[in-house]
Amino acid sequence: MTILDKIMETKRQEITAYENSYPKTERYPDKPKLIDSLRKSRGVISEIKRASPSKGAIRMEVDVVEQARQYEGAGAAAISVLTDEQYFKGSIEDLKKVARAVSVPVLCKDFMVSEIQIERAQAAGATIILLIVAALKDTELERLFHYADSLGLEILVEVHDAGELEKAVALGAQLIGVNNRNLKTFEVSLERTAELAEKFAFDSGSVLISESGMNDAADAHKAYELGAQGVLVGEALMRSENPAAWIRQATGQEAAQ
Ligand SMILES: O=C(O)c1ccccc1NCC(=O)[C@H](O)[C@H](O)COP(=O)(O)O
Repeated sequence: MTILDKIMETKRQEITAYENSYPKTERYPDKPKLIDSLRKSRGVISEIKRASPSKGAIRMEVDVVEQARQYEGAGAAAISVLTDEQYFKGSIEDLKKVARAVSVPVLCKDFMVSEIQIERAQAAGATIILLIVAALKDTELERLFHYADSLGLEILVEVHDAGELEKAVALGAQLIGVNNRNLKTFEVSLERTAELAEKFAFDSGSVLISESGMNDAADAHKAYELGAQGVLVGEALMRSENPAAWIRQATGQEAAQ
């Protein structure tokens, strides 16, 4: 059983507890669409990541509001918040705090298996949700994609290979993320972005986002040169003493060190 299988099994058990367990009334600051900003300029989707299955604890005691404000101040295109509790030590509370504090798009980074999770993410202030092609049956992927779309959410569709990319394109996904991390071995390589960028229809209006394994701004620049319009960065920003400078260097606002 892979780590992704284990995570998905946990999610399918967890969601039964969500029914009617979250308030739906809270208002959050309005947020623009990520697709619009990435079509105009390259950007960093900057992640709040306390821990991970591949690395264990990263920064458990982070002040998520302070971290998110640093990201936003440096020009992050969006903020990703890991909300999974068991494997990533995140929470829906983290998402709410961030969504209240910032005016950039906010991604609920979790492993979606049902409509109720999508509603819960939106109720907690997310404007973007993640759907992982490898984690869902085709029918589930289609159903959840169209449901999230009907709620006005943006959807980041994550792929790992050419077959999954075809599925994302067939769905009409505008935000397509290539995960550089092999979720079976945890090996990380920008080669995945390179491979799939060769097959990506850049004139389609969809944007390619390179996810995972960026160690420094130079890696982000490599991903942009391959055709990515966005990069999704977690651990490097969480471990950085100056995440704002990291983002400014990745977006060319500041010279890289
Ligand atoms: O990060 C992990 O170990 C992991 C393991 C299994 C499934 C997903 C995982 N990560 C989720 C992510 O997509 C990353 O947090 C995100 O792309 C940022 O990656 P990084 O910059 O390498 O922290």
